[in-house]
Amino acid sequence: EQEEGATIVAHRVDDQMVVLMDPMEDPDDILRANRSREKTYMFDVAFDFSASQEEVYRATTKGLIEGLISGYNATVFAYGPTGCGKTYTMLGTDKEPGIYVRTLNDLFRAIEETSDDMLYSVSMSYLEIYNEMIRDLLNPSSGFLDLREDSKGVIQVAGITEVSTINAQEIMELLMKGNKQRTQEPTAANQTSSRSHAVLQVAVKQQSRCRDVLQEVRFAHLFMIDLAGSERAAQTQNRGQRLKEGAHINRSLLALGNCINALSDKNGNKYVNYRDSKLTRLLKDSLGGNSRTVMIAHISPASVAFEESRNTLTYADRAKSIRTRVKKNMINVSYHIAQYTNIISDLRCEIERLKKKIAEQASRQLNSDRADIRNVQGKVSAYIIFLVSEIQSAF
Ligand SMILES: Nc1ncnc2c1ncn2[C@@H]1O[C@H](COP(=O)(O)OP(=O)(O)OP(=O)(O)O)[C@@H](O)[C@H]1O
Repeated sequence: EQEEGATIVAHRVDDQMVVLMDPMEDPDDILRANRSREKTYMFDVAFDFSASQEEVYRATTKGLIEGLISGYNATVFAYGPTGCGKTYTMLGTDKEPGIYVRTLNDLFRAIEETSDDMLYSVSMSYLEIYNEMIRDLLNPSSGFLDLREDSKGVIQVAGITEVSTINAQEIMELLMKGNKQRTQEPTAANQTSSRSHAVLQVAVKQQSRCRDVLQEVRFAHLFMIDLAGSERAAQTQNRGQRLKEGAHINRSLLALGNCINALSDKNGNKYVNYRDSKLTRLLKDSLGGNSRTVMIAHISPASVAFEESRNTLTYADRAKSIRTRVKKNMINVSYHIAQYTNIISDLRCEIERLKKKIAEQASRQLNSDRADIRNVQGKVSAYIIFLVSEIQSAF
């Protein structure tokens, strides 16, 4: 978290810039005379149009990398209406790369710096959620994928391509290739509008190079998400397919908004329905669980975007109060040994129980066989007596 607070003021005046970075900025502006609709928001940090990609990356994401290689999950997601710069912030351009590239470069640099002592494995997957269906952007021909929950309640994407590499260049090529597969169409508000939510997941496993049986294995994942535009269909003059998409995109974003509302409820009484959409199921841990999470809200300062900007700022304001509980994800080998020792001891007990059961059954069978023999013996004796008496009566 930034120590310094940043303030954003949104007020409505037709065809003007209606967002100010600081309430003290331009206090004598007569256009601000009517302040009835003015609202002030406070965030950890705020950027105006002059901010560089590096500045945004440093203030939002760079600080998560150290935690990531020590076993702490992290999430960064870009939220806001169409055309406000989400893809620019996350992916960027060749000349001005965004958070994806900068994070991966710094992650691999951090790995290289500690690789004499530590052994790492890094894997990456890249997917999109489009119309509530999941597509593997690294292997689009694999069709739609399902979400599954493992025995520990962790959500997995069944059959997703996971690429293992610590070569930043290789990952970037994959990312660019994957991005070309992303569902993108022009809307009235953005010529190259991303119509899907794109999720880049990087999983990092770290362990010491020394072969100590008590060594720890740390693992963590980083989600970097470029959401589809949170705009209302009417505002972008969407029709037909775009309108249908809007409903699906908004289903995920509505569910995200509902989760943010429930998680930020001061009394903590609201039920958090993660199951309402693919996006919220996937982001369950990032929103209310074990993750350090950064939300980057994007807004337009133009008066025409007043409502959307205000909605975005309201969500960001609520999201700010959500508290997650981060814990280091680690296991050590002695823990595994203890687990297997317990399993072996349970199996030994089971073998003893079965042996006893077999012995009991054998003894029961023996007694029943003896009774049968006695029974047959009785019948044979009775028959002999009968025969003897028959023979005697014949003579
Ligand atoms: N800070 C910036 N500096 C320069 N250009 C920018 C900046 N932010 C956005 N742009 C440009 O504005 C246009 C729209 O931005 P972008 O595609 O990132 O919006 P978006 O929020 O991802 O929209 P959508 O939800 O429709 O995908 C792009 O051409 C992008 O390059």
